[in-house]
Amino acid sequence: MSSGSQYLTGDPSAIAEFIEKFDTFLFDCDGVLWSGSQSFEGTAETLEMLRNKGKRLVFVSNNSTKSREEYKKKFDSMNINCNVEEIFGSSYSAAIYISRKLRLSPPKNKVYVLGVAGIETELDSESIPHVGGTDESLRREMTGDDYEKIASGEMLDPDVGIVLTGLDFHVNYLKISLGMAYLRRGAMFLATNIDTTLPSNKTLFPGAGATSAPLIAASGKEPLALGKPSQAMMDAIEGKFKLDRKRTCMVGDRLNTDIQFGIEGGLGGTLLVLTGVSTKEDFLGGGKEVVPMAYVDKLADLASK
Ligand SMILES: O=C(O)[C@H](O)[C@H](O)COP(=O)(O)O
Ligand SMILES: [Mg+2]
Repeated sequence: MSSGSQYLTGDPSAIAEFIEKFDTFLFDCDGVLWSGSQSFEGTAETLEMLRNKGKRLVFVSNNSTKSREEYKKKFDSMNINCNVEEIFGSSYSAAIYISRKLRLSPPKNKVYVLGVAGIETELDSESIPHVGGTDESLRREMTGDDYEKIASGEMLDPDVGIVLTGLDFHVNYLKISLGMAYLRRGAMFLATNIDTTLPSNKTLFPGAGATSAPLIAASGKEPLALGKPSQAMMDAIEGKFKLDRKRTCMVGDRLNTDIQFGIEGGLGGTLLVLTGVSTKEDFLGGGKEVVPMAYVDKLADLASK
C-alpha cells in the first residue's frame, strides 16, 4: 500500500518532472552526500547536473563539528564543487541565533560549550565569547578539588549565560558537571542539534543527541535545538538565500530532522535518500507521522539516464 511517497529510482521521466518543480535544493550532508569521510559514488556529478539545470544548492548539515570553512575543505577533499556561502551548518545556525535573536547583553553572553571546534569557530565568527569546548584542561578525571570549586562557584565563569551542546567526541564527567552547574545557576540551554545517531562508514555511531543526553538527564532540562527541524534555522536560511519555499526541496536521509524540517517549513517538496539513517519501513505502509514527498535509493539516482 503506497504511503503517498513516490519512489523515483529507475524512472527518468518522473525524476525529470520532480526536479523541474524546484529552483533550490537544500541538501543534507551526512548520509546523503557522504558517509564519514567517504563520498557516495556519483555525488559530485549529480550536484553538477542540478547546477547545470540552473538549480541553486544550499548545504544544510546538523553536524556541528565543522564550521562553514571546514566543511568547504571537506567538500574540496572529495572534489565536490561547492561555494562556502552555500554552506549552512548547525553551529552557524546556533551562533547567529545567539548573536542576532537572543542578543544577550555582554558580559553575560558567554557560552559554555559541550562540543568541538566547529561550534567555537562559528561563535568566534559572531564575536560571541565562549569557554569549555576543546579546552584541553577539561579532558581529565574529576578530582575532589573540582567538586569543591564547582560547588563554591570558584571554577565557574560568572559571565556564562548559555550552555550550548553539540556533537562532542570528548564528553566526560567533569565537563557534564560544569554544564549542570551553569544550568542550575539559570543559564539558557541550547543545542546545535539532537540527532541521536551519526551515520558514518555506512553504519551508525553516537550522535549529538547521545553526547548531550547525560547533561539533559542530570539537569532535567531539554535544550532548544537550533539545527533541523528547527524553524529558526529555516527562517535564517530563507532570509539569507531569499528562498521561494514552494520552489524549494529538502533532500535528506533522516525523517525526524531533514524531512520534518522541510514539511514543517512548508517547502514545495521533500526527498528522502536511503543511504543514511531512515529506512523505507520508517515511512511506507501508512499511518506514519513523517512521510517524504518522494524517495530514491541513493542520490546518484537523480542523474541516472
Ligand atoms: O549527530 C549528529 O550531529 C548528526 O547525526 C549528524 O552530524 C547529522 O549531520 P547531517 O546529516 O545533518 O549532515
Ligand atoms: Mg543526514
